[in-house]
Amino acid sequence: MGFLLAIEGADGAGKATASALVVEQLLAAGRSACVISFPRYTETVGGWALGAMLAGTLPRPVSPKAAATLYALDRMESRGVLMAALDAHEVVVFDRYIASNMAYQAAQVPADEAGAMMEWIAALETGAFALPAPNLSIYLDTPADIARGLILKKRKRSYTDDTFDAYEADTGLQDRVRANYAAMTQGRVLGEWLRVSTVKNGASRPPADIAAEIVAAL
Ligand SMILES: Nc1ncnc2c1ncn2[C@@H]1O[C@H](COP(=O)(O)OP(=O)(O)OP(=O)(O)O)[C@@H](O)[C@H]1O
Ligand SMILES: Cc1cn([C@H]2C[C@H](O)[C@@H](COP(=O)(O)O)O2)c(=O)[nH]c1=O
Repeated sequence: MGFLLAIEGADGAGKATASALVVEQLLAAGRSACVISFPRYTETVGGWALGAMLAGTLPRPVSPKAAATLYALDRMESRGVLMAALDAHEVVVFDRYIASNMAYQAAQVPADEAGAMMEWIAALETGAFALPAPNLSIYLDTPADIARGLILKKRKRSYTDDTFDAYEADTGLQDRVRANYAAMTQGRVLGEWLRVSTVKNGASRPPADIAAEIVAAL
């Protein structure tokens, strides 16, 4: 079974870019690796519903638990693809995984309910849906102003033409998500974590340097 590496962080942190470069550097070193990105907007029923929710063409689910269930459904529908990738490769890089659900949905309940929300999601995904826990999670720590600039650079998405989707537009949510990731990293939630800062002297680090730091940690 391959090594499950989850790349996590707030919107615009640089996860897709880092994930692709980690795989590129592993392949160049003769190791087998691939990326799976969640949500899988065009591959699963859950992913399609989430794209519509983030684009604002479906109402936001009535509760964070309902949203969490859709994100978990997307991964449960993808379980076969995910397990086949782990069987076929030495390293499988997940561009977002279970911790995204915990960070974002716990950011949408009162602070004293956040811990219980995280535990509920972890039990749903790793328990009821039998999804494997990551071997290592990376928290890409990108300051809010820089991440916002990077979101503006993103290519057109499959699910929306808007510059910011519903979660990206909510700056308070993004701040609470960052705080949740910092706490999960500190508390080793779902296993081991490494915090990787994506900025140096106030500017974005070169993407290849960020990826090299992650590869060195494997
Ligand atoms: N270190 C970096 N330096 C400069 N540009 C970057 C860096 N990392 C990412 N970018 C650019 O920023 C944009 C957003 O990056 P990316 O798609 O990797 O973010 P993301 O965290 O996956 O976003 P989201 O989760 O919101 O979809 C892209 O245009 C990418 O090329
Ligand atoms: C996988 C996953 C994602 N989210 C949130 C995080 C983002 O704001 C959106 C979409 O992700 P993308 O990387 O911008 O495509 O959904 C979440 O709340 N729970 C999850 O499991």
